[in-house]
Amino acid sequence: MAAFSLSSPNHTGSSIRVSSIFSTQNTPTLSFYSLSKPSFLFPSISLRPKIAARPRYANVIVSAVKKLSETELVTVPEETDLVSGIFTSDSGVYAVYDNSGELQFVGISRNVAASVVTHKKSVPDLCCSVKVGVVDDPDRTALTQAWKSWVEEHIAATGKVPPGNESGNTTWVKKLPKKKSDLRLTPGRNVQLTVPLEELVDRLVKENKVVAFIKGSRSAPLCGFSQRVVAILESQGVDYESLDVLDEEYNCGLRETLKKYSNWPTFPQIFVNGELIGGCDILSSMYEKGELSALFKQ
Ligand SMILES: N[C@@H](CCC(=O)N[C@@H](CS)C(=O)NCC(=O)O)C(=O)O
Ligand code: FES
Repeated sequence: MAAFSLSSPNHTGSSIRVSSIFSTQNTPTLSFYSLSKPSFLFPSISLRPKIAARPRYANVIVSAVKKLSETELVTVPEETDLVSGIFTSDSGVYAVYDNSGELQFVGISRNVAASVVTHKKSVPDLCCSVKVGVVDDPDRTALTQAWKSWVEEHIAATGKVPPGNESGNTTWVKKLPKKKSDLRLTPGRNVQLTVPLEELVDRLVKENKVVAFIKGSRSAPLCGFSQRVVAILESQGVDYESLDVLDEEYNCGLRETLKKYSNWPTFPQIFVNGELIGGCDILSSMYEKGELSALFKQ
């Protein structure tokens, strides 16, 4: 009897722990697993917009969760800006192969393309090609099942756990850095301001490279459009400031002031170098075309 211990957290911090795999006759099966710390790129499924403002699939990957061995292996481009045009930004299971075709890691993600970008940046030589299984109705159980079936299939075929899924391996799964706090425009609604709110907004967007005005906080956006924008900014690893336009205590009046300041009627609003770039649709489109890293380098 062989015994393995492995874990499969995805890079965003959600973690599936498989405490033991027991095998009789070299065919290990997962005997126990549990989910811990469910922190996906999209923090809550229910908050996603009902009508997605992005294509369901990018160019190449359109697969249900087939067997790992039957899933197409797709090369990861060296230029990470191109990844979002090749891999889906939907939820699913993915398997990462190194440059000699060895399976290194099986993960799950709420945004497969963003996870592939993260891996390509952190371990470029180990992340050369990827198989993706899109999970429809991706609740945690469905994602876990998909992950488990791929890991089990690999273990059954090779007798080995993918190295990145071995317990204690930290190559593939980084602990999420603590999220920055949102900024507040004022010290509180009862404090008399000495400068007009519009001037505070002007200073804020000019003194900070990237500013996102959103509904809700960056750790818990209260609207699908804001949630999408936060997810995109996080996936780019860009340092940005965020303000909650619904916070009537510390950002009282911001919602209406900003509409006039930017001449833009909706939220989210993203400013780069003091200029309004646009809202969710524009940022999503730039993300899908791979235009964001150039924008943030300016
Ligand atoms: N197409 C817009 C979608 C954003 C949107 O429609 N926002 C609405 C609902 S959250 C909004 O901010 N309405 C004005 C308001 O709530 O003050 C975009 O690309 O950002
Ligand atoms: S769509 Fe309702 S708050 Fe954004």
